[in-house]
Amino acid sequence: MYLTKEEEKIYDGEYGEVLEKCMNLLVSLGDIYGAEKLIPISSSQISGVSYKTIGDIGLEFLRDFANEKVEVSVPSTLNPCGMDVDNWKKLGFPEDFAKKQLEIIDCFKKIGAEISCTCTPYLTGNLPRFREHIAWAESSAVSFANSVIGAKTNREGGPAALASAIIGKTPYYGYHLDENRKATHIIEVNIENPSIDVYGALGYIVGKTVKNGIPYFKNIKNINNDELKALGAAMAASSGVALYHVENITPEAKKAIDDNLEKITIDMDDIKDAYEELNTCNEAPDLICIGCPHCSLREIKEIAEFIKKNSIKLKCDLWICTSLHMKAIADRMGYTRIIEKAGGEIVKDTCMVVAPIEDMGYKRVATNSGKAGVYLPSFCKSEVIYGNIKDILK
Ligand SMILES: C/C(=C\C(=O)O)CCOP(=O)(O)O
Ligand code: SF4
Repeated sequence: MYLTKEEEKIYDGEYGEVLEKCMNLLVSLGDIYGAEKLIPISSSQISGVSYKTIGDIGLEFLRDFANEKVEVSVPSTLNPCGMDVDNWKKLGFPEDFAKKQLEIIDCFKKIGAEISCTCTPYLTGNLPRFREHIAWAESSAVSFANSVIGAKTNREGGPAALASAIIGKTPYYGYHLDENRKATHIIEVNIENPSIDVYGALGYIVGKTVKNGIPYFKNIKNINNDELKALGAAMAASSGVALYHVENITPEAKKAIDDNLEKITIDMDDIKDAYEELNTCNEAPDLICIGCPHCSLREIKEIAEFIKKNSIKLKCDLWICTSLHMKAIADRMGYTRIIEKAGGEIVKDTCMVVAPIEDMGYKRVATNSGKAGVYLPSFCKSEVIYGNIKDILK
């Protein structure tokens, strides 16, 4: 791979061990994937923040970075961690987990990453522009950035996103190249009354069908950003899909399509099959968990209004996972009060999948997220009740 003189100096360790390690990682990735060079990025989104996923080895690695006083060189935001950074005690997160989790957050703060802790950074200030090169890690955020915004990122791992945040560059391969952004399959969609959970089920099936391909959806109309985020997240969970196009909706759709692509039709029978696969349990949930990816303000508003209109009193715990930013507005709008009065909580900073929910006694989780439906059984050993938020809350 071609390196500039400055990049070579970093690679040779002239600017210290941490930068050398980061450059080595990016060059190795570039060599594996045949990148000709490194390119500058405008932002990074760093995953691997939960103590549940990175453990003591990850914490030790981050301590080294923080002690070396290196800093990120581009705007860099953090993925969710395993708990609400401020409100963990009240929510019942274990003390020993919290201690380690707070130290991880502190390490990231020391290296200058914005400790926003959300998988929807595009709703909270880390908003790339069309065609900008970025290095993002969380798979739903990657999918949204590539597909809905038209920015360009590979599906980075946590260490590569961190290395890119520090160096400010990423290897030029994969989805950074226009020729790799063309559709591989046409998906003709015939579905009725689509909602977040229907799009989650659609994403789940399409992911399983196209695997690492790039689906081009036809016949999807009036889809909103929350539904696009649910669709992309579920596809990224059931497969390696990091980019999709929707006819007349996403910015690169027009240029992404060629003749002779394989055509697949998805109708309501396929969606019903997906619900059956995602549902692993007939019993009542002990936790309702919404916000995978993190809820937008509109999603929180809809839940609060539904709870109020139907005078709902919850029979089990409810976590609505979101960012600090959305929670602050929800507080001001009075949504938080309505949700808390019904017995629920708005939980900031937290990824339900990498939270220690199994250690907190939760066994059966109800969700409207296709992505959570895929991950909860393996990450948290949960049984899953998959469905529409209104049916789940009633
Ligand atoms: C499965 C997760 C993210 C993804 O799909 O990219 C959960 C969060 O992962 P971390 O590596 O702990 O950020
Ligand atoms: S909440 Fe869901 S979308 Fe967000 S980081 Fe966790 S698994 Fe990914």
